[in-house]
Amino acid sequence: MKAPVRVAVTGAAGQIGYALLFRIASGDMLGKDQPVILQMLEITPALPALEGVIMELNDCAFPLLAGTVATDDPNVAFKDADFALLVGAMPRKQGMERKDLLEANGGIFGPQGKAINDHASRDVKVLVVGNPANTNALIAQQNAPDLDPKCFTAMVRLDHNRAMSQLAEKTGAHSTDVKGITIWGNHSSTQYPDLHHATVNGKPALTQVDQDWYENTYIPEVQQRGAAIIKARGASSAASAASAAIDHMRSWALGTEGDEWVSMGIPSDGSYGIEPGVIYGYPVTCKDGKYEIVQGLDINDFSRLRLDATEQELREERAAVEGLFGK
Ligand SMILES: NC(=O)c1ccc[n+]([C@@H]2O[C@H](COP(=O)([O-])OP(=O)(O)OC[C@H]3O[C@@H](n4cnc5c(N)ncnc54)[C@H](O)[C@@H]3O)[C@@H](O)[C@H]2O)c1
Ligand SMILES: O=C(O)C[C@H](O)C(=O)O
Repeated sequence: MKAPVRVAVTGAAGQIGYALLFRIASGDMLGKDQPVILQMLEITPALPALEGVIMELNDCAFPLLAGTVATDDPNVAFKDADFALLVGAMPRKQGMERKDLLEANGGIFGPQGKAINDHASRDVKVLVVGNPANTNALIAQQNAPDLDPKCFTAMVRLDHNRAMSQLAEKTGAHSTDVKGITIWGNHSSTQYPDLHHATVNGKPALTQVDQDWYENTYIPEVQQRGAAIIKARGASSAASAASAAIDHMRSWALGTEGDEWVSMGIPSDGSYGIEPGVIYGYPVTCKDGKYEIVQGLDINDFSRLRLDATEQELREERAAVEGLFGK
C-alpha cells in the first residue's frame, strides 16, 4: 500500500465540495491504490455543516480515506499538503460575469497563497476553481514567493469537457472520439474553444461541421455554458465542476495518455505570444507530475484575434488586483 498523500480542499461544505470530496476519497482523482488524508477548510460559521459532511465521509467507509482534518485556519488546512483544491469562494448569480466576483473573492486568495507558501509540500499542486479562477490563481501564486510559480494552476477543464461533449453531440460521436480540443485563455466568456487541431474519429473536426455553426453557435455556447446552467438550475454548476477538477488533478498527477492533450490554466511562459505570467488556458500534456505546453500548433488569423482578446482580459484583471500581490 502507498503512503497517504494530503489533499487540501477549501469551501469543503459548499456545493462543489459536496460533489468533490467523495470522489477524491473513492480514488477517482489519484488512483485506486492511493490513500488520501482530506484537509478541509471552511469559514467558521460553516464548520458545523462541514462536520456533517465528515460524518457522511466516514459513513462511506472508503478504503482509501486515511484521515480527515476540518479547520477554519488555512495554516492547518495546507500543512504538508501535496494537492490543494481552492474551491471556497462566492459563486456568481444570473446576470453577472465571473470577473464581477473579483472584489468579493480576490481577498480570499492572498492569505491562502501565503499559507500554502509557508506550510504546503514544496511541490504542491494547486488548482484554483473559485471564480474568477485564472486571476485568483495569480493572486495566490503572487503570495507564495518560495514556491515554483508552476505549482499554481486554474481550471479550464470544465470548458474543455463541455467543448468535447458539444462537438460530439453535433457530429453524432461520443466524447471519447474527440481529440485535440484546446480552451485558450480565461475561464470567462472570452475563452476561445479552438477546433482547428481537433479531430472526431481521427478526421479533422472542422471538415465535419460548418464554419457558421462553429463561429456563431458552438463558440458562444461553450463560452456561455456556465450562465446557461445558472439560469436552468438557479445555482452554478457543481457536480460537473467537481468532475472537471478531478480530471485536471488526475491528468497532472498521473499523466495524459499518448498524444492526447488537455487544457489547463497555467502561468504563461510567453508561448504563442501570450503575456508571460498571466494564468492562461493552454493545451498541455502531463508526465511524471509535470505539465508541458503543446508547441508548434498553427495559429491562423481567426484564432490569433481570439487568443489576443482573452489575453487582453487577463491583463486587465491582473492590473485590477496587483494591490493584492505579496511584497
Ligand atoms: N472554474 C470553474 O470551472 C468553476 C466551475 C463552477 C464553479 N466555480 C466557482 O467555484 C466557487 C465555489 O462554488 P460553489 O458552488 O461550491 O459555491 P458554494 O457557495 O456552494 O460554496 C462555497 C463554499 O466556500 C466557503 N468559503 C467562502 N469563503 C471561504 C474561505 N475564505 N475559505 C474557505 N472556504 C470559504 C463557503 O462557506 C461555502 O461553503 C465559486 O466561485 C464558483 O463560481 C468555478
Ligand atoms: O459560470 C459560473 O459562474 C460557474 C462556473 O464557472 C461554470 O463555468 O459553470
